[in-house]
Amino acid sequence: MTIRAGIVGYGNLGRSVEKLVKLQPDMELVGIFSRRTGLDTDTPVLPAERAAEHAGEIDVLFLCLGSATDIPEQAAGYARHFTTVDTYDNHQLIPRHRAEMDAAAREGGHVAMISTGWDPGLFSVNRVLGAALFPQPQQNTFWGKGLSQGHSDAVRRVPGVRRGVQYTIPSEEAIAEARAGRGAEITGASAHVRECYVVADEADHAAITEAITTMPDYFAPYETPVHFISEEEFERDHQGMPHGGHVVTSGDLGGSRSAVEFVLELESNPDFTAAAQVAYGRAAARLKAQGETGARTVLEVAPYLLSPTGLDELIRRDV
Ligand SMILES: NC(=O)C1=CN([C@@H]2O[C@H](COP(=O)(O)OP(=O)(O)OC[C@H]3O[C@@H](n4cnc5c(N)ncnc54)[C@H](OP(=O)(O)O)[C@@H]3O)[C@@H](O)[C@H]2O)C=CC1
Ligand SMILES: N[C@@H](CCCC(=O)C(=O)O)C(=O)O
Repeated sequence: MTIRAGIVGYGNLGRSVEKLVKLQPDMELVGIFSRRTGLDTDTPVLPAERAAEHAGEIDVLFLCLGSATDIPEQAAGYARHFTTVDTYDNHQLIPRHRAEMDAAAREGGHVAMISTGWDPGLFSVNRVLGAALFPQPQQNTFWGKGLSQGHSDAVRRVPGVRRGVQYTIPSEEAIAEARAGRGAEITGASAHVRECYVVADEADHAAITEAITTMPDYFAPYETPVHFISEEEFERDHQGMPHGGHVVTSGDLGGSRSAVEFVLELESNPDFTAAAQVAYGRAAARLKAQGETGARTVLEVAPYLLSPTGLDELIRRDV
């Protein structure tokens, strides 16, 4: 089956999904829905407000919108008309997002694959897998050093911010402690700094700093230095988007100690996030074709559904 794909939102993630859908053996890209016109792409661009008119032409719709405000405002609307796959990354609010997407997808008879990508996404799977192996697991997650697209999107949504990025910087000491099984006291906020670079008018600097550093879910209670820089400095120094991280799990197994670590080193955060989103898009289209409906997290999807290779070949080759 050829999966007919659509994209909503043409930012960093949307551009990477476009590139990767075109490299899949079993997908074709129908179009990109955007709130803007005049995008620099050869793919047909269609107005986002008229997306529902194209519901019959698309098997899976990749929601490449920002998590800070776009997804909470718009995702359920798309799930009523399409099988969707998103990368929603506000961890605290994922249960609420799941409930809203489940209701919308069931109303329309579709599947909504939620919170794919790498964290949430592949890291979530590895946290559950790692912890399930130990009676008393010790587990820590570290990000970076790298550019968090979700936190950068949240910074850009603050009034007055013209351009903005956020780098997540982990404590190497904390990573070493976690690897040694001494991570019990380490929290996300104690083990990371969130460094922001912003372009804005000077008159807005104080209000922007206050809005960023007190933002729930994204920044409070992290140490969050906010640096104001010129447009030229931003262009010169903040164009790359590398990232990565570790999920470290260890514990005692009745007298012996074992450790499991899942590591990502990403030259491009959006390319890798798109790779995970596209693979889960394949799974979403297959589940929908099997007659399933409702929201699914990455924990609920069998790995073979992500692969373009058939199950018999995967069992012969990889099991
Ligand atoms: N789960 C995970 O592991 C990960 C999740 N993510 C998620 O991906 C989300 C999207 O990130 P990212 O693509 O970097 O965000 P962007 O800011 O690049 O894009 C977000 C939206 O903003 C609009 N937009 C993009 N560029 C412009 C522009 N120049 N002017 C006006 N509007 C613009 C686009 O919508 P439109 O075309 O309609 O204007 C786009 O969909 C993040 O919020 C994050 O939550 C990212 C990485 C990892
Ligand atoms: N959701 C993140 C990916 C995980 C990294 C992270 O959460 C962080 O850097 O804080 C992103 O948007 O880039």
